[in-house]
Amino acid sequence: MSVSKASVELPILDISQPLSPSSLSSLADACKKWGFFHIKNHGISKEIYDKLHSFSNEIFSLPLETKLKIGPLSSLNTYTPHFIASPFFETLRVSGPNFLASAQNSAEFLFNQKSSHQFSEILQEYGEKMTELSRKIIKNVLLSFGEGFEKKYHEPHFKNCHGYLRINNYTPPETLEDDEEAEGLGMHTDMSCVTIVYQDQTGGLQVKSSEGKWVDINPCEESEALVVNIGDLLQAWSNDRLRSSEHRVVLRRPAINRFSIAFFWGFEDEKVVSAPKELVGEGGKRMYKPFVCSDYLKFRENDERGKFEKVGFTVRDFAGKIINK
Ligand SMILES: O=C(O)CCC(=O)C(=O)O
Ligand SMILES: [Fe+2]
Repeated sequence: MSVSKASVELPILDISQPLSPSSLSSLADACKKWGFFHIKNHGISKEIYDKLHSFSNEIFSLPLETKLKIGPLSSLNTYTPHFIASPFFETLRVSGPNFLASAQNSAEFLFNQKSSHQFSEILQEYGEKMTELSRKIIKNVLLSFGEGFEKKYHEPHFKNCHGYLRINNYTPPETLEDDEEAEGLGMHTDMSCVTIVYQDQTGGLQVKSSEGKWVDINPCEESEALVVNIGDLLQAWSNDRLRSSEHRVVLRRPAINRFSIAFFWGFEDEKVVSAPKELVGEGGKRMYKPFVCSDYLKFRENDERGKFEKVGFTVRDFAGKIINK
């Protein structure tokens, strides 16, 4: 694959404060056009990311046989090795709402007791903060549709949302030429309502524009901003007012490991996803048949490949009324 470099300017929203009307309108524009934006002043310190990064290095450099103790063939199934999502990608899953217990279950196989405890505590704190941030984000997204709208729909529709996170390690092939890229994670949309991503300074996250071009989402160094993107569940719930964009990760020279953490926050399994009437509009068209959240998640699950999600299928393939593929 040869390198094509263009990058997108996304708004960076200060999530520590109520958003001004002009910030809400740039949020709405970004969600419609890209389905991506940045948040700053999110309350997670550089030290936390440094610690998580060093735990990640420690975990992923363990012998494969150790990692496979929590791999797809074990009952825990929190580790996904290389060659499932891509040859260059491996990941560890930590599930909420009890992030401490979930991290601890994996950590017991990976670390000595002391590190194991520290790892789980940091993930507990991180998972809780991400959950809180997701709530703030959805609140602002709903506010961008109008204050009355937020009041009416925030509590009843989003109160049972929950999240999980994935610590990702990308190992590029050493044979990469200067003008070459490898696909670290193939094109996909997220199944969440919102996803919050920390990417290290390596870069490589790309979003597909509505014209079908891949553009880079560069890490913002100075403000340590996090990337937020809209997932399929929110695209369907919003009747396509919000875009769940296709994105991927590419790896370039220098061939160094890339570290990221993605937090996925979405509806409870039994939730029926159906757009509120205000978003369909009078005489407007419903873009999706109402569906049960877990049915969509099952549709995306790939049994043959270690139950990692299928890449390349979206909520339009599942419940869309318009055939566009
Ligand atoms: O690693 C990244 O920057 C993004 C990962 C991602 O898109 C995902 O895990 O769904
Ligand atoms: Fe993603």
